[in-house]
Amino acid sequence: RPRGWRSSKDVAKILRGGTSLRISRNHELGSRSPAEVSGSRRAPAVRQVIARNVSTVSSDVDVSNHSSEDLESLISRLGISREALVVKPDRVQHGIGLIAKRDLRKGEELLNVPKKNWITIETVRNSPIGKAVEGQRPWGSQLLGSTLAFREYVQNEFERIRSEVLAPNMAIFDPSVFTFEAFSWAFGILRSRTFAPLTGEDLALVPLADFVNHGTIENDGKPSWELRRGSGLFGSQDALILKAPRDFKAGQEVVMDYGAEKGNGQLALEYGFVELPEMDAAAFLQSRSRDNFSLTLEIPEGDRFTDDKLDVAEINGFGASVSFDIAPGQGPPEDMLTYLRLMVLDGPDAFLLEALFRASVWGHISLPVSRENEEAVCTAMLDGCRAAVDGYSTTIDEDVRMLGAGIDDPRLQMAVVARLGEKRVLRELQGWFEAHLARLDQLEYYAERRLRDLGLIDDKGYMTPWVFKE
Ligand SMILES: C[S@@+](CC[C@H](N)C(=O)[O-])C[C@H]1O[C@@H](n2cnc3c(N)ncnc32)[C@H](O)[C@@H]1O
Repeated sequence: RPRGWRSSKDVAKILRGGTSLRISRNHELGSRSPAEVSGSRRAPAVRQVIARNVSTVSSDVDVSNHSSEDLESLISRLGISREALVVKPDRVQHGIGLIAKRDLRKGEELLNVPKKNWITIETVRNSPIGKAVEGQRPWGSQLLGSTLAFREYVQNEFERIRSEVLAPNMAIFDPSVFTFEAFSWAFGILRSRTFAPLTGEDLALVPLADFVNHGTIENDGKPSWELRRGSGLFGSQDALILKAPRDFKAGQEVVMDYGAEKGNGQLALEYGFVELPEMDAAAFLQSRSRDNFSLTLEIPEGDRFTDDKLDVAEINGFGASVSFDIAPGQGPPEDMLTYLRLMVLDGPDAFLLEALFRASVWGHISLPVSRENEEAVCTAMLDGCRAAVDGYSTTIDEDVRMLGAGIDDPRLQMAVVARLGEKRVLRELQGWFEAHLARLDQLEYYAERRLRDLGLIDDKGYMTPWVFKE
């Protein structure tokens, strides 16, 4: 359910984000890319946050019509020697995956797919549809904020493409083939099969490499793929290299972590699955590493300091609204606390918004400003957390029971796993701010810090006696 958060002071508007589900006030995501929207300074304030609906976009790959001959012919068309490959694409539980042909050591090179085999923007430009799509921006690099914004964006993009590209070129784009359904499918496929750094202008689909499925890997968090730049000499060209993120035994499926930082909501949105470790239900309920909540904070409008606050936020690289990803076990990110302090800055503390402090205020408010300010931060967050938790149609316990009993519908299962993760993070965040509220008396605030900086107070908090030198 859409739900706005208001603090008791009516200054903090904390919009419930879930998997960062949000649309702009005027529903004007329109033809602007979500990246432009979320990245723009003073973007239209985010007014509405739409309920999580992780199942509306699926990027499931339809592999029903892939035969092993198809895979063989793909490899030979790529001009890759089958014998030289240490992994081979084959059917696995989640569509197609890469199977180790022999024992593989961590760090070993698995695939080297040279650029000539990628499907890049250049490939499209040089194809028969190149002329028709000239000037179109690539998709895939934008981190789309929400499933509904995602769908709205895809719909708007399709409408734009239909009028700019499809309708004027019906001879190339048969309307019975280039439908909205086909476009949505292609969009989902592109999103789920393209990885940094091959995004944005460098967007590329890399055959074979895009068969690798996701699995959790305990490693240093480094991606298992890298771009190797060719020198251009003697035909040496860029290649995408896939490396084994750990050891694999012959016959095992090689998997890679699509992003240790990605929560289940993001995995669902981008790839159409959530992580359900193959362990018993109790262990799964204990494991919280893919829990995630994306919280959108907004500088309140109509506050007498709105303009100054926006200015401060902007100077420090933030907009009128900012989303913070909250992961379990880490408490609120520091920048989030700073932004919150700025949002609720009021009363005698507002002197920090004077032009004189413009360059230094962010540093000052990165630490507690005053008891009143810190309390307002806590109250706003606690109100917001409670409202958000109350806004779900089920409780944490109910979700846990549902999962324990087993859910047959994979989409429902995905939605329940994602929403349970969100609620657990919210509950933890609530606990953090409750504890913070209880320790307000022990914090050091701006005024004391200033005195210390001026040498007027010592480390134990005593006023330094005047020392007269002879
Ligand atoms: C880069 S492709 C991987 C190859 C894909 N399995 C295929 O058949 O072509 C990413 C897609 O594979 C599927 N996938 C990858 N890892 C998965 C996992 N751990 N659980 C469920 N589906 C997964 C999802 O549909 C995802 O969008």
